[in-house]
Parts: sequence; structure tokens; C-alpha cells
Amino acid sequence: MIGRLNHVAIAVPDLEAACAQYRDTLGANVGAPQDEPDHGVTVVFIELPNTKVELLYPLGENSPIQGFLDKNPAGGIHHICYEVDDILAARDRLQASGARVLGSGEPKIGAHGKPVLFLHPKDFTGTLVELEQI
Ligand SMILES: C[C@@H](C(=O)O)C(=O)SCCNC(=O)CCNC(=O)[C@H](O)C(C)(C)COP(=O)(O)OP(=O)(O)OC[C@H]1O[C@@H](n2cnc3c(N)ncnc32)[C@H](O)[C@@H]1OP(=O)(O)O
Ligand SMILES: [Co+2]
Repeated sequence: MIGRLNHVAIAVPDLEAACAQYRDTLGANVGAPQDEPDHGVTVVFIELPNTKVELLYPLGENSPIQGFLDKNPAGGIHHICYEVDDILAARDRLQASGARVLGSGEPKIGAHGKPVLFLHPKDFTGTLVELEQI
């Protein structure tokens, strides 16, 4: 059911510093910060030849990454995003297997303009999983 790895997301306490490190120290192709108010984050995409890295920084009062950064003040890997062909079919199959789909259960439009859903980290070996319909 899951396809390609779309991105690995890293929550960071200092977005400018993280961008500078990826751009100047690691020599990566770092995009511009993009506010995603529906998701409570500012994102920066880093294009790699085979996938992307998504830097995440909290946006607004109730950011879903604030608790993670409180527990991991230096930042850390926050989620992994897999591509699926049919996100509603994927959701129904996962819910039938007992996995918890986060939020309302309805896909939201993600940072690439495509529908996304999140699955509870406790149901996937401690890893928050994002699904993106491609
Ligand atoms: C724009 C977009 C895109 O790519 O298009 C994005 O990615 S937006 C990316 C941001 N959006 C999201 O993350 C949306 C989905 N996330 C959420 O709904 C939330 O962040 C939750 C995953 C439910 C976590 O909620 P909350 O921070 O309130 O934590 P909590 O204290 O209830 O956490 C319950 C347990 O899960 C653990 N936990 C929390 N976040 C975790 C993470 N990212 N990875 C692994 N474990 C995690 C906590 O340590 C805790 O474990 P213990 O009980 O053992 O201590
Ligand atoms: Co993401």
C-alpha cells in the first residue's frame, strides 16, 4: 500500500540556524520558509536527489509540534511521510486494522497541495507517520 518516501520531517528550535546548517555545512538545496496555518507549522523543504527533508518550526498558539520540542529542546526527527495512491482507501484499511488516524480523520491539504493524514506514533513503533496522496 505505501509507496515512495516523500519526506522525513525534523522539528527544529531555530529555523534560520537549521536552514544555514543544511545550506552551508551540508551543501543542500534549501527552500524558502512557508507558513502552514492549517497545520500550525512553518516548513522549509530541502530537496535531495531521492527524497526531501522537511524542517518544522511551530506556528501559532496550538502547534502540534510544540509538545515534541518541549520534550526534545534540541529538535529531532518528528515524522516520516509515505506516498499512497488512494488516501481514503488507505485510511479505511488502517482504521479497520485498529490504527488511530489523528485529527478529524478527514485528509487536510498538506504543504505540497496534496491530501495528507497522520497516524498515531504509538501504533507505528514510536514513529509518527504521515500519508500523502500523490
Ligand atoms: C504541513 C505538513 C506536510 O508535510 O504537508 C506537515 O507535516 S505538518 C506536521 C505537524 N502536524 C502534525 O504533527 C499532526 C499530527 N500530530 C498530532 O496530532 C500530535 O502531534 C500527536 C502526534 C498526537 C502528539 O500530540 P502531543 O504533542 O499532544 O503529544 P502527547 O503528549 O499526547 O503524546 C503522546 C505520546 O506520543 C509521543 N509523541 C508525540 N509526538 C511524537 C512524535 N512526533 N514522534 C514520536 N512520538 C511522539 C509522546 O512522547 C507521548 O509518548 P509518552 O506517552 O510515551 O511520553
Ligand atoms: Co510532513
